[in-house]
Amino acid sequence: MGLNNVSLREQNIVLIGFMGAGKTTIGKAVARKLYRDFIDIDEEIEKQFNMPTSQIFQVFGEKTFREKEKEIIQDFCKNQRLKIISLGGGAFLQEEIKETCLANSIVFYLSLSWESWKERISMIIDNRPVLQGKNYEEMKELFEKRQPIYEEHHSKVTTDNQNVEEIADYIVSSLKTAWDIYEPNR
Ligand SMILES: Nc1ncnc2c1ncn2[C@@H]1O[C@H](COP(=O)(O)OP(=O)(O)O)[C@@H](O)[C@H]1O
Ligand SMILES: O=C(O)C1=C[C@@H](OP(=O)(O)O)[C@@H](O)[C@H](O)C1
Ligand SMILES: [Mg+2]
Repeated sequence: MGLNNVSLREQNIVLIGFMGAGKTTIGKAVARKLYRDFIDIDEEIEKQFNMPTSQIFQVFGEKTFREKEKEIIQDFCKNQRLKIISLGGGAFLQEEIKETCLANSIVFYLSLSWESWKERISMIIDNRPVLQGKNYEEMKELFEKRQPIYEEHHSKVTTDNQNVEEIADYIVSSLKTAWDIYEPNR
């Protein structure tokens, strides 16, 4: 059963965007501000395999990681409500994930310019297997190639030069506005 008949206020909030855009960090802050549970899909995958993502890629390969990613996202999106869910940056490459998330939840795209993103490379490179072995130009190519897949969303937040609190506050206030407009008096 899908959740498309669930009230807007109870729908899960899903964060999408490129690796390092801040989905995990900002998702946690949004969950705290709304008194909701936070789910990080990478963390759920890691719990199931009992190893970090880089090791899952090494031992089982990316295909297995992607299958588990799809299974877990579909399960949360179809069977849970009131959650704040941060996806991994590659999840929306799978059409079925994209469709399920858009149909059952409110999808926020955290967008970050290449100029800002490249400042984060050193912070994220060690545990992002998809970036490993890539030079600067190849990372830029991947960054640009992936931008269009995030363009299907319900709301876009440009995060350049904003701190975590500011971005989370913006998301919360934008949600509250939507809830009040579309579901007043609840
Ligand atoms: N708005 C922000 N300003 C500065 N650093 C940030 C911001 N959002 C996230 N970060 C940092 O960027 C890195 C990647 O964040 P993370 O939440 O893991 O991104 P994602 O889940 O999208 O890969 C972390 O080191 C985090 O502390
Ligand atoms: O973009 C990707 O293909 C990936 C992004 C990662 O998540 P973050 O976007 O949270 O870094 C994680 O799912 C995995 O390393 C693959
Ligand atoms: Mg993350």
